[in-house]
Amino acid sequence: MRSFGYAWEGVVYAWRVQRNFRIEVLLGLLAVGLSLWLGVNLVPVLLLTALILSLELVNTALEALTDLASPVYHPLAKRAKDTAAAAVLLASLFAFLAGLWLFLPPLLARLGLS
Ligand SMILES: Nc1ncnc2c1ncn2[C@@H]1O[C@H](COP(=O)(O)OP(=O)(O)OP(=O)(O)O)[C@@H](O)[C@H]1O
Repeated sequence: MRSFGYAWEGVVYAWRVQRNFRIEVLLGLLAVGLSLWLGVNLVPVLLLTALILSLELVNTALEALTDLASPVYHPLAKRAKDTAAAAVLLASLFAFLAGLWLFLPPLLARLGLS
């Protein structure tokens, strides 16, 4: 229970300081709502949402560690932060493509456009 509490503190911290994390939580909820509405398989939506939120949490942790290790500018600190941010970006791009693939056909059908 104590470990769970510490992990939850991490989630609360990311929610408080990371605007991107808040946006990703809201987009994840939107995707879940959309898949329920359109009758799309919920499993890939939940997995992709979990992937992006988890990567954002790891990115937040790496940012904190980088700031601790290198409070002043250092090229390696830049590499660490940029690469961790790239992980979130890549996952988000692929999730966006998967979302188009999953949602577009049933959405167009629901709106009577196909
Ligand atoms: N100590 C540092 N040394 C070198 N470059 C840094 C350092 N700190 C930040 N940077 C550069 O500035 C960019 C922005 O860093 P910052 O800490 O503001 O994170 P961020 O990417 O804006 O994340 P977020 O907005 O999600 O907190 C980094 O991606 C990196 O390129």
